[in-house]
Amino acid sequence: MIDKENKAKIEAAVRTILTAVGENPDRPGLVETPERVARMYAEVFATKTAAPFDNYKLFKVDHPTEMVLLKDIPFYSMCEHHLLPFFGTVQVAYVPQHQQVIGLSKIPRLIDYCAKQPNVQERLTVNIADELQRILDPAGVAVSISARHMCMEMRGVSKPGVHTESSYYTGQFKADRDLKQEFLQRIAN
Ligand SMILES: Nc1nc2c(ncn2[C@@H]2O[C@H](COP(=O)(O)OP(=O)(O)OP(=O)(O)O)[C@@H](O)[C@H]2O)c(=O)[nH]1
Ligand SMILES: [Zn+2]
Repeated sequence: MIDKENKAKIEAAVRTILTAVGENPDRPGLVETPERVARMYAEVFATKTAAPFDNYKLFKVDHPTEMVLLKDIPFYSMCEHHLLPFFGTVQVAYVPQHQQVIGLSKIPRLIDYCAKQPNVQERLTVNIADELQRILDPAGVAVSISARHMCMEMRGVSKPGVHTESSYYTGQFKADRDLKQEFLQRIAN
């Protein structure tokens, strides 16, 4: 939650930007914009002011499977260099140990938690893996992200449609080439 005082600061900053780019912040179409942008930032940067998300349901299972894989989880984040969106999909796999698995919905929740702050894609990739490793202590985690960066598409180098791919592996995924290969094969299909 961004408190009232900080919302007012965002509103004042947005008014300043609008004026600086030659707009009239008091014209009807813009008069509510600073307040809207403050609410929008409170949403997309929620993690910076929220308590750490820790409602991760862990379950004991008698015979855990090998790899658990969640494919094509959508995410949206903001690049920390331009404050423009980058977005795409995340592939997350882990190999259970201690006969322990995590509530499935908690993985997209964990991704959202990691995404809702100014980011670079590589750090987001590592953060998701490290958080899952910390919470669940699995035998290994694999995270792969494919994303489009608006700062490369709508401005600057102006290259629409480029997909940036990043990945990070821990534990068995790092040590066992066959396991990593299986992950790569399964996310390719
Ligand atoms: N590695 C990485 N770079 C990113 C990410 N998001 C944006 N960038 C890059 O951050 C760099 C910032 O470069 P600067 O030269 O400081 O900024 P700039 O003048 O706006 O650069 P251009 O985008 O090339 O116009 C650019 O190359 C962006 O493409 C990301 O998630 N990961
Ligand atoms: Zn950027």
